Amino acid sequence: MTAAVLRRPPLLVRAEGLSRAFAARTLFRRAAPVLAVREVELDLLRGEALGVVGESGCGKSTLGRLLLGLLPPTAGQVMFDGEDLAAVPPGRLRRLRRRMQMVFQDPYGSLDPRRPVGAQIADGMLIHRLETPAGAVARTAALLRQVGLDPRHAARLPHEFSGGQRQRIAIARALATGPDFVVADEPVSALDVSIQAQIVNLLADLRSELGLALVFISHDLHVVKHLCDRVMVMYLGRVVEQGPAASVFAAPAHPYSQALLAATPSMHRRGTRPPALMGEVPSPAAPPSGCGFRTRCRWARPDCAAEVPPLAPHPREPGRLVACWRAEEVAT
Ligand SMILES: Nc1ncnc2c1ncn2[C@@H]1O[C@H](COP(=O)(O)OP(=O)(O)OP(=O)(O)O)[C@@H](O)[C@H]1O
Repeated sequence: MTAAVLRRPPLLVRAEGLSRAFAARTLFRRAAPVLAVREVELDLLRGEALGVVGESGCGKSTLGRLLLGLLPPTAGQVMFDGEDLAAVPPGRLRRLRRRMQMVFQDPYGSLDPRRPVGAQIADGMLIHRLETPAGAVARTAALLRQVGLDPRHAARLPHEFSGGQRQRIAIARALATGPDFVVADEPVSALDVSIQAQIVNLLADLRSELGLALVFISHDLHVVKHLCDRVMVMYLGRVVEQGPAASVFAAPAHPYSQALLAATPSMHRRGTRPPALMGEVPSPAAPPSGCGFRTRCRWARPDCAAEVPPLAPHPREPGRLVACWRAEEVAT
């Protein structure tokens, strides 16, 4: 093997101690803030696909928006290609924004219903002065082709397309500025099951063709396993497990990851099914002390309430991280 093959791709996105709280209010008084994302550390390499999984409300979307600089953190920072998103001057931030894009769950909601789709795809190229108007028309046609649509339909309005076609348009729009980092937030969960695989395959193809770094937020563990190199499991705003997707899904180490997999019947090996999740997720405004998962964990002991377990190396597999005081026993 040559040295070039062995070289690790460079780092593109780094999050350090990334946290975000939201002020919460009841009708008449302030309530405790919602701790949506807590002390997340993350490295994303160029061209790498990272899946972010966890139950609804665990902070996946907030993390995605923080990574793109669409939401300011309450603590910690995001470095994009070596630059702190919170510290760069506005002009520089605009230029960096061109390289980071988001694909949302609901393509209909994210497209303007009254404007031709071609014009919406071309917007980013024109705003960032990447193309002349004539160049933008040609590049829009090329992008439509690249996402599997007929470029002659550029003048149509969003409602003239199916849900899957609209998500292809949203992807073309995200690619229009030539990004190297894309956050896809549940991009297939609003689509018919029969269409989902087509969109996932399109994202996989585009990712390898264009060398995109991808953060793929999803409830669907199958899709993450198929598409992502690495997976990060979140619970109540914290990362509880992280590692190569193949090994995490083959043998999840955190009791929460094990329970998530157990809730996806076709993803655990026969005879190895651990019990599914017990009870409700606690409120992110009043998370349990110590390990956030302890109130639902069959391995929990009284001392799990004392301190938050650090995200530490897996007892046996280097390259994997798990945040559990009893990781040694759970992993056996
Ligand atoms: N703008 C906001 N104001 C107040 N609370 C918010 C805001 N955005 C998110 N939250 C809260 O932060 C927590 C994390 O929400 P987030 O949407 O990031 O989770 P999620 O894992 O993406 O959930 P889902 O899968 O349902 O989209 C939730 O408790 C949510 O109610």
